[in-house]
Amino acid sequence: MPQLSPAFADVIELLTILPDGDEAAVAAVRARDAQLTKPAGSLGALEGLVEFLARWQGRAQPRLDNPMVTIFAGNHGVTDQGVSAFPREVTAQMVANFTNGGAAISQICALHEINLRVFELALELPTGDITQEAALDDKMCAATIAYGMEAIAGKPDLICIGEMGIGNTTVAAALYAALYGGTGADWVGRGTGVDDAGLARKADAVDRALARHAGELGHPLAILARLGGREIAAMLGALLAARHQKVPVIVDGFVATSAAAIAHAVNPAAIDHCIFAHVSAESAHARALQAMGQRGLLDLGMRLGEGSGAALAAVLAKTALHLHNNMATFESAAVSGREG
Ligand SMILES: O=C(O)c1ccc[n+]([C@@H]2O[C@H](COP(=O)([O-])O)[C@@H](O)[C@H]2O)c1
Ligand SMILES: Cc1cc2nc[nH]c2cc1C
Repeated sequence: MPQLSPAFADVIELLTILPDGDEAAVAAVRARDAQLTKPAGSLGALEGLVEFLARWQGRAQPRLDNPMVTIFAGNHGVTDQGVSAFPREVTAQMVANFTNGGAAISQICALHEINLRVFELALELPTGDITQEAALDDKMCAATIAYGMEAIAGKPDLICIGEMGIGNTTVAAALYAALYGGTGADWVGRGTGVDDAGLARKADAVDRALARHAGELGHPLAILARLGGREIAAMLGALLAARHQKVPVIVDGFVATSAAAIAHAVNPAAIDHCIFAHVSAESAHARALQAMGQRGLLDLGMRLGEGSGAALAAVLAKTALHLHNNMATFESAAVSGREG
């Protein structure tokens, strides 16, 4: 196995020496939950969401005063291979749409009072075409991971990790194939809506990228640099910074999950503070989640990206916390408890 570049030493440390969740905070949440006017367990996954917030915020009374969606945007040289239904310039155009309020994510966030921050990553400088060369050199990859850590500035109490980048479902497919095995055809899907010929070009591009970089894919971070993208590296940084600053994470769809997959491949415990918002309609997403022993919270047939699935999961988390904080107890409402 080739040696991992020393450029990644700090990232490896952040992936390895990890704070644990706060089990006393979880116990406090469970004790209150047991008193609320409902049969135990009847709010299902909503109860788990409140425990998740408590565990990773380290608070017996978790808060969602400042939830945040972050969108990392990057461009990809592999679009030269005809792998997307849309042209590369759409990435920058959609970034403008996010800030101008016209995108789906803008409206989800506006409706539900969730902050939205967009991180534009050198859109005029697409990464290398992975069928021909490395996406990023190791130092640039490490620097982009570090930049992604900016996401937790402003102290969000929950961060949703999303992305925008024409061509990035091909890049994510290449990452999964390198991490978990299989061929391009096993991991590609229709992304923004490619036809059958486009789907075949995607599978072929992944296979050629794997062959081009064979022998240099011995470490998950080397895989990220060779086959990844700026937004995926930055999402990894955001995810890591969140863990170290007690910010729970909701990961969006097929592409955002690939950043978590890199972390998980280095150290499975590094994603313990993450939940996966949904199962994307991108066909291999379910398989990628399964490879990490994870499940998506929702299954809405969505395949938009831009943090949209994660934002909807955050809406559920807000609802779950509101119930936890505001429902009556059996005692306060004079409701009789369970028999026996
Ligand atoms: O994350 C997902 O589940 C997902 C599934 C399909 C498409 N996307 C979005 O679509 C873009 C990539 O699609 P493509 O076809 O250009 O590779 C990118 O901006 C992603 O946010 C995202
Ligand atoms: C219009 C459009 C919006 C998107 N949002 C995330 N990825 C996208 C891709 C396209 C093409």
